[in-house]
Amino acid sequence: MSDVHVRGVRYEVDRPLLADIDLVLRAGEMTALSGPSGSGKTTLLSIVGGLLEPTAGEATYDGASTWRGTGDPRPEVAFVLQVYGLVPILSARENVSVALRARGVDPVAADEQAVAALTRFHIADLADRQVEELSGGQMQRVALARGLCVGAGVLLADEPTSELDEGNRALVLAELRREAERGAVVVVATHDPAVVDACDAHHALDDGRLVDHTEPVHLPGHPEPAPEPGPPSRHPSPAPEPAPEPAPEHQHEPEQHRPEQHQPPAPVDHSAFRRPPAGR
Ligand SMILES: Nc1ncnc2c1ncn2[C@@H]1O[C@H](COP(=O)(O)OP(=O)(O)OP(=O)(O)O)[C@@H](O)[C@H]1O
Repeated sequence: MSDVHVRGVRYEVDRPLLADIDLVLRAGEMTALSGPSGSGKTTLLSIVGGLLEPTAGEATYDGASTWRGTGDPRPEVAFVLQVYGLVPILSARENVSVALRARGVDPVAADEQAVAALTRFHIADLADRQVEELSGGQMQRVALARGLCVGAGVLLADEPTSELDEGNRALVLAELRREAERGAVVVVATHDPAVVDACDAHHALDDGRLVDHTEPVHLPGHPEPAPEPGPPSRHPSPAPEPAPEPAPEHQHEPEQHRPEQHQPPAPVDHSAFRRPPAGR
């Protein structure tokens, strides 16, 4: 298990987009990266994953820079992109299978593993549907299946729950937790306070800089941290949420980019997604 170290990272295009970024993204943990739109979350994930070369500083994983000089990520890195990056005319299974074949898995095994990955996100029944026929939330889960199926050491997810209803968000958080528990560095860029709350660590960006550097996350069995004086937090406590049982997918009408918003509200215990205390 190796952490990701981000040291002195600055990134400029025609102006500074990131400055003075120093942080450690720990293996075995889920780390939230929050901040307003345009604050630099995607840019930072891209540097951490080796898609962008920082103007100054570096991100390292396992002792080596994540930037390989080409813009291609290292094989240990997997992304779940905000725009999904799926091939619309391929099936859900093929989109996942391609990622496995690219890592040397033979085609038959890749297809089997792809269906298993889709099953993790309760969309195995959509395996043979062309991605362009799927709803936004279904596409997002195909992208998650593709990102999580390869057993990456560093998993970088950009707004992975933006299109999901509450039940599927809970499912995705549980699957991201599984990735952390097998030792991966899991980083989630998000606007969703419930996702932040489910993470072990939290870094907030504002205008390309880290602010409130790391907020403690309340762990089960520990007292709630005292509220900080001053202006209200940008991450208010989440409202009561629905149960984590996602609805099975049996719809057969094509749905185009509709957020999944059809679950009735019910309480969710977010402690289920958190890492259990040591010794458990
Ligand atoms: N290639 C680029 N050239 C110039 N500016 C860019 C480029 N890519 C991103 N930016 C700018 O960098 C800033 C940070 O963008 P970024 O996508 O990292 O923000 P974000 O926090 O991920 O936003 P969102 O929550 O909306 O996804 C924005 O002001 C954006 O306009």
